[in-house]
Amino acid sequence: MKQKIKLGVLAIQGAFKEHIHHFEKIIEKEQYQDYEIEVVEISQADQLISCNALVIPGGESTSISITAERIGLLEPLRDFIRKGKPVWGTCAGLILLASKITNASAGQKLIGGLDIEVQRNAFGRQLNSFAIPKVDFSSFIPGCKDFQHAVFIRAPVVTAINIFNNTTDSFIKNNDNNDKYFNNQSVVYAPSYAYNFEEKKPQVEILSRLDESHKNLIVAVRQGQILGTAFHPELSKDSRFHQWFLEEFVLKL
Ligand SMILES: NC(=O)CC[C@H](N)C(=O)O
Repeated sequence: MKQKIKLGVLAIQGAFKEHIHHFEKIIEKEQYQDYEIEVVEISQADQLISCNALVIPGGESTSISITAERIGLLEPLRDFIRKGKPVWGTCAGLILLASKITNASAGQKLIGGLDIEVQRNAFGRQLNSFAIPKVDFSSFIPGCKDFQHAVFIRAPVVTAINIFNNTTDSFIKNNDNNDKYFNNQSVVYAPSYAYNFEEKKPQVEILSRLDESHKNLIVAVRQGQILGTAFHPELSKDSRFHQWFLEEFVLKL
């Protein structure tokens, strides 16, 4: 009997089709023939309950959260996190998974789950979007030395990690106060039950930073079953990030 896996992609707004496209390509591979993997769009709470894992795409975190709340999906998303199921957020998805954000919009809500602080739109406006042609992710994705491309569109960055670990408030040292990256202080928090539910919660691991010309800013983190990337692997042709998420998070259940 094949093992059934249902992988949901939150389909309220943003680049959900692009994520689905990557996963659909990957699951055709010979090596996954022992599994019956279904990739599904999630836009209602009842569709989420049966999922084994979830991806939250890039897009607009304010619209996604306001719509999710209006259609009764925000609490089910928090429940999904509480159950410890694998979740990956890209760009807007990373913002939604943060415990605290700065440069927030009015009415914006968070799902929470990652004990991190995130600065929205950390590089400025749409015009300041950029792509890095080859990125070395081989420290966590075996053999992936030349991921093409890492796309940053009005991207966030991670400005602090393990922020709710009450003993060490371990801020990452990358901000002098006049810095253009860190100037707007409108702050939103995820509700506390999103991160207090489990005593032995793993620490946040930093997976990837930008180079010195971008102040070594943190752009990928993992905390147990939750993965967050400030860039959009869904907008690149390279499927290795998706394949890694599938293998390392979803199929290891
Ligand atoms: N490309 C993106 O996902 C951008 C995220 C966007 N700046 C937000 O706050 O939601």
